[in-house]
Amino acid sequence: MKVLVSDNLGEIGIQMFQEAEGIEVDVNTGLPPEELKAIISDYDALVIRSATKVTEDLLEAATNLKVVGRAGIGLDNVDIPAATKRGVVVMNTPTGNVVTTAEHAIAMMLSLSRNIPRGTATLKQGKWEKKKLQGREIFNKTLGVVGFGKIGSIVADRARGLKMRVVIYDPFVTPEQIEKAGFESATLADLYKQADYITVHVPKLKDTLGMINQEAFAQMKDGVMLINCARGGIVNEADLYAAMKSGKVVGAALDVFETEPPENSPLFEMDNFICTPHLGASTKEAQTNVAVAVAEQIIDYLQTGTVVNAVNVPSVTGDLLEKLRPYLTLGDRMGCLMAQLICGPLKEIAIEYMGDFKGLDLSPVTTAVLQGLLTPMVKDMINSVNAPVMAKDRGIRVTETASADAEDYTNLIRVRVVTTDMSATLAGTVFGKNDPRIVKINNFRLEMIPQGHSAIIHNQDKPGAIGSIGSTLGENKINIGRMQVGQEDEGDRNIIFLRTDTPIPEDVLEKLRALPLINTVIPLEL
Ligand SMILES: NC(=O)c1ccc[n+]([C@@H]2O[C@H](COP(=O)([O-])OP(=O)(O)OC[C@H]3O[C@@H](n4cnc5c(N)ncnc54)[C@H](O)[C@@H]3O)[C@@H](O)[C@H]2O)c1
Ligand SMILES: O=C(O)[C@H](O)COP(=O)(O)O
Repeated sequence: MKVLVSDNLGEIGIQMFQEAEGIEVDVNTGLPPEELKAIISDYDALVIRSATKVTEDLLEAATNLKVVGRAGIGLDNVDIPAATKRGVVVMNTPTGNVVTTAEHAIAMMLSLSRNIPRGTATLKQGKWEKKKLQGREIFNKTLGVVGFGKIGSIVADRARGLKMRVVIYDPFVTPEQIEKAGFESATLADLYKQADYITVHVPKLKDTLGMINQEAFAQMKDGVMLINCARGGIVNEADLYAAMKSGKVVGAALDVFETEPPENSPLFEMDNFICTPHLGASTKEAQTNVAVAVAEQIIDYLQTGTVVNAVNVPSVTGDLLEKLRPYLTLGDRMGCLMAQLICGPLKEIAIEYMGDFKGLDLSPVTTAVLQGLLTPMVKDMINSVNAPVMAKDRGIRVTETASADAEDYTNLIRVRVVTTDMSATLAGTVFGKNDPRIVKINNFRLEMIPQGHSAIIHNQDKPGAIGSIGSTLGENKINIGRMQVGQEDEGDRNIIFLRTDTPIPEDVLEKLRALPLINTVIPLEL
């Protein structure tokens, strides 16, 4: 497996890749997009920070890519839908740099309040601007925190330690949660009205892009100071410039910009504007944390399939994977068997989890069923990441339900598929700890190990039918490992399940189909 590190990564992460069994790592940072595109097909994994742009165009060329690992949080430089479509797992390291970034926001607030950057610059120019650079205390001032996630909540906590009053706006966190954490919850309008300092800690989304704009500034207190250590574009830079010019905003600190690096920003002319070149996460500690985390996650994924912190597929940690593995195998085999039993374009797939699954998150099992079912249609284009998207793209309705009753079993997975021509149902369970079994095909009860060569035969329930099958296979040196016979609910038809030691060749299948009492023969390979 080959890993490409295309942005600066803490040395420890590179060492971890070098020491990992079966993994080779190349470090090639700062490549122009065309050069990256030319080499990307050699790699199974790509490690990035915020500089590399993982576009649809790059992903198209990345024919072997299995995983993109972001050493950090923000993924706005990755086209996640395009990665999902191509079956590429996208992971980030959501916690490694949150303290560092929160500290940067606090540092910005104090630097703004006490004119530290300007004091440094003017003193170095030989000026002693003591009077001009009088600052203000943050003690007893109100800090408005927009976004009460991982970073916003740490900023709020640190500000509390600095004896500030903290008001929070986050439409996705209940006022009760905010109050339980010891802060005041506010509407955005109230936060704007009350805050002496405003700091934003929201992701860059459709709703947050440009949210701090002319209209927002108009609602703010005169003399407010603004900090953005989240993402460029959340603050409209032209509107900020105007608000600073008018005196509404008396200080602003940006770590992130609409375009990075920013070119000839008018904000640079303002004495009360301070900035850093996207340094929020740049401490030794944070870079060690995210490098270790991304290396661990990618190595684990490439070596064992364990998925942690992926944004486009459910996390399946090693522990959970162990518990889920027999169900994942069963789901995949049920999908694969179903694909061989049906005909006509798929319309609906209903998966029912019946009985006790000990609280396991079964969504990866649903994905495994889809993967098994769709593989014959799309071959190796499909994997556990893009299977749900592929089903959706094909207009297939997928439903998942749970019920308490598992008939005679502890638990049972039932898959019902409707095509334009027919419908079929399978049920499966896990015997003991690790033995997947198909226990029902439509109404036919059986006990089938979903592996190897087998066949389903429909025949007329008359003497001689079973004997004729046995002798035809025997004459052609095909050994029957297991045979189960059942009666269909209606009519005089039998259904026979056969397991054979070797595949049944096409000419023998034809001989079986030609037998007088045989209706259909469906060979199955699992
Ligand atoms: N400057 C840096 O170097 C740096 C470093 C790390 C993270 N970041 C950025 O910081 C931001 C926050 O990161 P995090 O880890 O705390 O994210 P998070 O997902 O833990 O928290 C984001 C919070 O924003 C809230 N939110 C979403 N839409 C909102 C809206 N319209 N108004 C108010 N709140 C809203 C969410 O409910 C959530 O609680 C992200 O943009 C991330 O990319 C920047
Ligand atoms: O989202 C993040 O983690 C930060 O913006 C850090 O970005 P960086 O890794 O490019 O410093």
